[in-house]
Amino acid sequence: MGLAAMSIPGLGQIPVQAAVSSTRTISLRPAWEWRFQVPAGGSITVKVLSGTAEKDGVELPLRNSYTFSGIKSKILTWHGCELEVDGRCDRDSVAEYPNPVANPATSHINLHARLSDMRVDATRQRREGPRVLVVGPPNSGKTTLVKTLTSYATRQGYQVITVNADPKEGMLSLAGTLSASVFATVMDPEAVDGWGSTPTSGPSTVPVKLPMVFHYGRESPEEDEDFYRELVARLAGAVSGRLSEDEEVRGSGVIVDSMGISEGGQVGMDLVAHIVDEFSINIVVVIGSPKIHADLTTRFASEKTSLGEQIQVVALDKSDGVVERDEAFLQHSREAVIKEYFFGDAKRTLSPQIQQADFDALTIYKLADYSPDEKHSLVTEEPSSVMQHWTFAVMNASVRDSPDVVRAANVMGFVYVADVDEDRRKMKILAPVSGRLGDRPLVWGRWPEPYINLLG
Ligand SMILES: Nc1ncnc2c1ncn2[C@@H]1O[C@H](COP(=O)(O)OP(=O)(O)OP(=O)(O)O)[C@@H](O)[C@H]1O
Repeated sequence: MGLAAMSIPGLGQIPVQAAVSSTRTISLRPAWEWRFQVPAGGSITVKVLSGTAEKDGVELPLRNSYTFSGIKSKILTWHGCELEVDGRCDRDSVAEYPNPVANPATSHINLHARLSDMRVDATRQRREGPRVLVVGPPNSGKTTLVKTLTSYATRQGYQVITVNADPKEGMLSLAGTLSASVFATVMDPEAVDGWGSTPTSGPSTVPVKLPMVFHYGRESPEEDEDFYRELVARLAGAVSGRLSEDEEVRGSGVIVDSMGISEGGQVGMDLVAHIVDEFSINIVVVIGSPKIHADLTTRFASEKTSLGEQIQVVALDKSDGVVERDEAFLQHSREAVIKEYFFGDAKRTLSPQIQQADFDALTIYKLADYSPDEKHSLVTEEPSSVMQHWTFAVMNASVRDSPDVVRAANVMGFVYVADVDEDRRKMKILAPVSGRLGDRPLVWGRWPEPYINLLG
């Protein structure tokens, strides 16, 4: 229900909350979707009354109540359904299609079916299942497709490794990182990042996925191409180790989400080629760009993966449901992920620890300024009040390791700088668990800048 407008002489239009209940029922025919946007401050609850429904591939069982906040998304049905929605959306609409094929989501199902066949063969022959990379321009629905394919695989009992190679948005981790995780159980449709809880500690209703995380500390891969390439290689190494040690994972394969690239952009294309190379990608899915599809088809025509397979380049249409998310919205989403990391959510409350640390007890590095001509890595940083409200990565390295080793190490977790007292040379630091902060090097990234006081 929207806001009703009431006119009072002399006072102009005054919005009043509609007095009637805001609960409503939405009926969807097969392959229709309900598209909705809920602002960061608001929330809605959704229940499936009958039929089947899914959110980014995750099935929503009948009569379960799901709460969504700060979200732009859709609920899709393959067999038709009735939804009960309670609460106010910024915007919502039903996308009707004359037949299922008219919805681009049908091509997601078809792609999944192909991947499934490949997994069956691979599992039988104990080889690697498909390694899929999803690329396309910004805002084309890449992450949505990766979530959907991951979820469909999980629903069939496969254990795929899903990789996020787009630092702009975290997967089971904070923004500015690259990560990979085996998805063996259902994803949490209510999770603030749409994947699941960012693992810290504590009990959880949906099993927590334990990702392998690397800290890039910038928004775009192009800002420090060499470092990005290095981390992609490290991530690929970790993934390949997992594939070789676990037969089920090996047969299920890998799905990689990537950053938005522009048509004709050389650096973006080269970075895509690097990801293809490192992860031995044999299926590149291009959403919403015939030009990128044509360019990549040419580029990979004569190349083979490290396993000697051809690299197939597949084109998919972009759904007209994909929406832009402005900077304020994305900021809110990042903030929600950081909050959830330290404090948990409605289903699982966490108790982070505040610790006082002496400046001298901490080893803090900052990502050096990027310069293409110089060797650049980490520089030691003396604690100062400029660090207030930043989140630092706690590296799985020793304080005696060289800066090059530290910055390419995987991330153990994150801490938050609550307060800096320069006079007393002390820092108040929020950590998800207790433990000595001085034992590990901390890395201060360049992005995302802090804009909230977590304890305020
Ligand atoms: N069919 C749809 N109906 C409504 N919303 C959708 C639909 N498909 C995707 N969205 C929403 O559109 C937004 C952008 O989609 P998505 O994140 O998948 O794009 P992307 O290409 O990965 O973006 P980026 O380039 O920023 O990484 C998300 O909020 C997503 O939930």
